[in-house]
Amino acid sequence: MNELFSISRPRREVAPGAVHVPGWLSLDEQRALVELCREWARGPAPMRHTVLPSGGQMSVRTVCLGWHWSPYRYSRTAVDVDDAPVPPVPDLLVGLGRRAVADAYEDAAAGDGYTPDATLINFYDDDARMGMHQDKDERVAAPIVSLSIGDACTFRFGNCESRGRPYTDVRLESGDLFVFGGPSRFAFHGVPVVFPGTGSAEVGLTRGRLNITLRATGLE
Ligand SMILES: O=C(O)CCC(=O)C(=O)O
Ligand SMILES: [Fe+2]
Repeated sequence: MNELFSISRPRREVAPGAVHVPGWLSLDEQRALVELCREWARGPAPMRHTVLPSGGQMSVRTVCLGWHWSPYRYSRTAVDVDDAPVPPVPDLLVGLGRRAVADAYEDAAAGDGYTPDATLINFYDDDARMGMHQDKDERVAAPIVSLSIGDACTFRFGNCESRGRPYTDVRLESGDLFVFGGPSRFAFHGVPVVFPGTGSAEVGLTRGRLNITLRATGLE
């Protein structure tokens, strides 16, 4: 935990089961994750703009581990990229996910019971956004763990009924953790804006925002 950040930006429950923990990743952890994401982005199954059923493409670029997500299902190979098998979720990320859930909910047992088997790594350049959506292609309701590195963004966290209000806009900065589960697991959420140039080159990213999302799919 980065003490400076935790003093100025306290842990906050944004909605029941939705917790923002500022400055959760150390600088060293952020640097190491940036390096790993660079490797994963190269492929097999390299990072790409996901094409939606409408024919449009997402502005974010994504690479997956464990299970490959394409609209709107999971597969073991990157069916809409090069059909390469998706690398497994490394133990390092499983461990981080467990620690994240334990810290966010201040509940060690909740952390122990968490085994993410899919990771989405999203890269946002200056103009990238993510529209309001639910993460609902999973068969279990285990929490979603989201880590942010690089440029800050507005993370819009809404309700489970619709894309619209009420929602809360949370500024996510480099190193921040956001976990949503329980009554908030199926809340609509999105990233309406990224703030270019707000990240620190110290993490190894000269520009853009990296988001690492861990999920448990319940698939076999
Ligand atoms: O970039 C983020 O913070 C959110 C990513 C997200 O919602 C997703 O990948 O489903
Ligand atoms: Fe999402």
